[in-house]
Amino acid sequence: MADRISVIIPAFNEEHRLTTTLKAVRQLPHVHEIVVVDDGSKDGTARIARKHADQVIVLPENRGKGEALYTGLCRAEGEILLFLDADLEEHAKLAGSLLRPILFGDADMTIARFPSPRKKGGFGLVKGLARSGVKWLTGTTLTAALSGQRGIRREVLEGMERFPQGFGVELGLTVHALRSGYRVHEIPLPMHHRETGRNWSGFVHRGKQFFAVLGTLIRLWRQPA
Ligand SMILES: O=c1ccn([C@@H]2O[C@H](COP(=O)(O)OP(=O)(O)O)[C@@H](O)[C@H]2O)c(=O)[nH]1
Ligand SMILES: O=C(O)[C@@H](COP(=O)(O)O)O[C@H]1O[C@H](CO)[C@@H](O)[C@H](O)[C@H]1O
Repeated sequence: MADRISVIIPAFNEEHRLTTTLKAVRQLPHVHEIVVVDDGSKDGTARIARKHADQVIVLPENRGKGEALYTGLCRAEGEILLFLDADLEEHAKLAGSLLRPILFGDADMTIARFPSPRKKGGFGLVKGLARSGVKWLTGTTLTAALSGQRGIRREVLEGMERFPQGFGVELGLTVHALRSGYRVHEIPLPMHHRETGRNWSGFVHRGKQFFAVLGTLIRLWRQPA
């Protein structure tokens, strides 16, 4: 039997973008199911997800991206997982390129590398920290160490002692996969997502990411492979 593909989308207050994202995901070939995890949203995210997804899990409160993905992973049936953010809108239809290397047996984890952001955001601190962390912990150079758009063979995640939390999730998954000897490929894709600007909410968002990434790095450093 061919491997089944489960798309898992964590969503926190995403009512404005989720419909377009889910319609684009529906256009991907060979998808077995679309699983949306509503991470304690206060808006109409769950209602929209129920209209367009195959499984919708609603968390009673906001638990962070890592926990949302882990919840989806526990409920998804597929042997191949496609993690996508809810804010990709029509760009989600490009995600088939993340699946092909896995389906053809060339990679165990694929990571989408986006082009440069369209507007000025942060100063590259969070991305830089994640990249240096991956290099330091695994010796591998990656550009898009934080990107949330990933194809993953389920077996890669099965040996994890603890699923990484919050916005440290991508870093944790990447380091685990590389330390375990899995093949991780970056795929350049002309995708864009909602970009945070050089304003207060943008700095708060990136500040949260910075501390999540730093916390994950410290935990991974203390817990060598
Ligand atoms: O507490 C949270 C924060 C974010 N997200 C989801 O995680 C993805 C990435 O979050 P966001 O777009 O805010 O991060 P960015 O990509 O801008 O760094 C999106 O689908 C969010 O809805 C989530 O499920 N729980
Ligand atoms: O792609 C990235 O490196 C960062 C920041 O992207 P932008 O500077 O906002 O385009 O965004 C991600 O980081 C999060 C983790 O901190 C992930 O959860 C998101 O999926 C991802 O888009």
